[in-house]
Parts: sequence; C-alpha cells; structure tokens
Amino acid sequence: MKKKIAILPGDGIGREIASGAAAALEAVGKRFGHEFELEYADIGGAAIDSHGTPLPESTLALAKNSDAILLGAVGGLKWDSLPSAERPERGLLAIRKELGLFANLRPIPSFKTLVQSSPLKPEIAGNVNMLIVRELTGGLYFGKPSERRGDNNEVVVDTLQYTRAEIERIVVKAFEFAKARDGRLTSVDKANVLESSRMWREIVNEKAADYPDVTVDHMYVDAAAMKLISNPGQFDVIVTENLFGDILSDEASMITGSLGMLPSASLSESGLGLYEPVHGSAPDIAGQNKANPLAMILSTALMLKYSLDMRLEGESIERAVQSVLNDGYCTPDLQMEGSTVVGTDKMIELVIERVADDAPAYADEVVYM
Ligand SMILES: NC(=O)c1ccc[n+]([C@@H]2O[C@H](COP(=O)([O-])OP(=O)(O)OC[C@H]3O[C@@H](n4cnc5c(N)ncnc54)[C@H](O)[C@@H]3O)[C@@H](O)[C@H]2O)c1
Ligand SMILES: CC(C)[C@H](C(=O)O)[C@@H](O)C(=O)O
Ligand SMILES: [Mg+2]
Repeated sequence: MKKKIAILPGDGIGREIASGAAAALEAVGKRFGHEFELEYADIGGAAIDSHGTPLPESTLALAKNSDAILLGAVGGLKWDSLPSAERPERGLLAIRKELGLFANLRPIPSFKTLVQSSPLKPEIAGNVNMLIVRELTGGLYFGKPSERRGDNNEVVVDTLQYTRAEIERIVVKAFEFAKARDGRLTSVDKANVLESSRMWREIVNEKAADYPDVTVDHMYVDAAAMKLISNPGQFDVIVTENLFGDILSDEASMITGSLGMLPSASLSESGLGLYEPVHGSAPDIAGQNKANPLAMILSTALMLKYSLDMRLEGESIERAVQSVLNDGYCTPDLQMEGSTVVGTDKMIELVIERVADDAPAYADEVVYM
C-alpha cells in the first residue's frame, strides 16, 4: 500500500538536506518495490513568509493525515528579531505539542571510520552506543507563565512544569528501550536543586520495580555533561527532561565529530512519528552546498524502521551511509585526514547509489536502535 509522507523542509540547510530524504525514499522504493507519496509543506520561517505563521493549519492537517513526517530544520537570522511567540522555532514546538510527540529518541553510535573526526581521543569516542530519550512536550519549553513582567518588564519568568503522567510515560518508554538494548538506564536530573527533578527521580525508582532486568542509576545533569566527554561508553540509555536532553544531545554529537551525523525520532502515544536531524538550520553554511545530509538521511532510515515497519529498508540506508564513510567520503564538517571532501549534493548521490546497489553488511556495523 502507498505510504504518505509529509516532508517539511523548513529553513536554511533544512531545504538542502530534505532533498536527501526524498532521494533516499525513491531509492528504497525502487529497490524494495514500495510506493511513497511525498507531500511538501512549509514550517518555520518559510511558513511565516508564505502563510504569516510558523505552523499553518494546512501543514498541521497534512502532518496528521500522513503515515509519518520528515522535518529538515527551522530558524534563521531573517526571523531572529520577531517576538518569541512568532518565531520559526515556535512552529516546531507547536507541531511537537499538537501531535503529542512526547518521546524524542536520539541514538548516538560511534562510527568507527569517523573516530578521527571526533575531538575526543579515539579510545574514548570509539566505543559508544547510547540512546538519549528526551522528554519533548513538557518542562520549561511549554510551562506557563513564560513572560516579562514588572514595571519596566525587568522581571522575567519561565516555568518548569510536569505532571506525574507526563513523566511516567517517558520513563516507561526509556525502560522499554533499555530492556531491549543493554539493560542499563541512566536518569539525568538536577534533584539536588529542582522539585521537578525530585518527582522525576521518585517516578524512575517506582517504575524500576517493573523492570528487574534493567540496572538504573541517577546522575545530576552537570556531572552527566562531564561524563559524556570523559567516559561516554558507560551509557546505554539516558532518560531526561526536555531542556537537559536538548543540551546533552548536541554535546554528545561530538562523539561522532559532527552535529550533522545525529538523526532523531519523535513519537506520540498513538505511534505517529516525526523524524528530524538533531541539528538546526545552520545559517552560517546555508546555501553553500556544505551541509552534511547524513543526519536527515539517517532520520529517514529511522522513519522506515519505526513508523513504516520497514526494518530492512531502513537498514539498507544505514548500511549505505556506512559504506560511503568507509570509502573515505565526508562533508566539510567531518575533518578527516586523507578523506575526500564532497558537498551536500554529491554526498546524497553517493548514498543513494549504494542504497540501490545493496551495500554489503559490515562486521562492525553501526547499530542505531
Ligand atoms: N530542529 C530544529 O529545527 C533546530 C535545531 C537547532 C537549532 N535550530 C535553529 O537553527 C538556527 C541556528 O542555530 P544554531 O546555529 O545554534 O544551531 P545549528 O545546529 O543550526 O548549527 C550549529 C553549528 O553546527 C553546524 N551544523 C549544524 N548542522 C550541520 C550539518 N548538517 N552539516 C554541517 N554542519 C552543521 C552549523 O554550521 C553551526 O556551526 C536557529 O534559528 C535555531 O533556533 C533549529
Ligand atoms: C529549535 C529548538 C526549538 C529545538 C529544541 O530546543 O528542541 C532544537 O534545538 C532541537 O534540538 O530540536
Ligand atoms: Mg537542540
């Protein structure tokens, strides 16, 4: 049956890399005999320009009526002076909230061939396979009030709010992943200061009783930030609240050497999924054919596996990416001696050729999730 995919390229490099997602789907379609119906819509700055709002009704309706959603990135200098409620990023937050995408999965594997592109020592960066499970629709990003107040607007307030149910569902999701993986869950919080973290910790401890095979530990977020650099190999699954997860996942991207390598999946309770790179619209390199499209292409692979029940198809993309890297190609963000540096378009072309050809499996195959 034909699968309908909403593609929301967004802004900046989002527009350049979205073509990589479409090309990868076409290649998978040809090789495995599937038909994908791709429908495009604006979000973020592009939607502000075309519709006067960062999340038009028509975009939301398309997303709701699709089998899965692919998103590039939003934001850019052009819209940076808008009030916070009107910014491109508000479109991204709104689609996450409207679709109930509470579980954001950010897998971070070591790519053996990329180990020299990491600023970390090879023995530290070379043996990582972690999954950050980030709560995505609560916490400081959505709590009210969030405003300036006082006589001269010189007081500012943001609110970190979670309900028990919101914490429970993300914690259960993380336990399920830990159970299916290496059986180790690290809950990251700031329970030495924040009341929300104390309730978070309580809930993790309660749920641990249902998962006797999963080893649980708690870590403060400041220490976790340090451990991600000193000993990232110790982590299997990390579960954490919205803002901590945002910050820690960008930090963890340096294990691979580039933010341009990290895909993500955002899932709702009903199983609807939105797939997007962890990175943003990179205005500093937009329009220059320099963006690394692999985070977007790997997000497409996650979509095939997690929303469309097409595991082999998703793995064919992951293997194609690994084959291109193993053959010594990279984009400019991945500084590696002796490699062939290519632009966005060429990288997309190299990957899709290999999807079509069925690149061989590797002994050290990267496992995503
Ligand atoms: N999911 C999203 O849509 C998302 C995520 C993060 C930031 N943003 C937005 O993006 C804009 C820029 O923010 P920023 O600069 O802090 O973050 P960014 O992730 O866009 O870029 C950070 C740095 O990483 C580099 N980079 C990012 N992705 C890359 C890729 N695929 N290939 C090569 N290099 C890459 C950029 O060139 C830049 O130097 C802002 O408007 C921000 O709000 C959007
Ligand atoms: C653009 C921004 C709102 C977004 C976030 O903070 O969630 C981004 O940084 C991300 O990681 O997806
Ligand atoms: Mg982020």
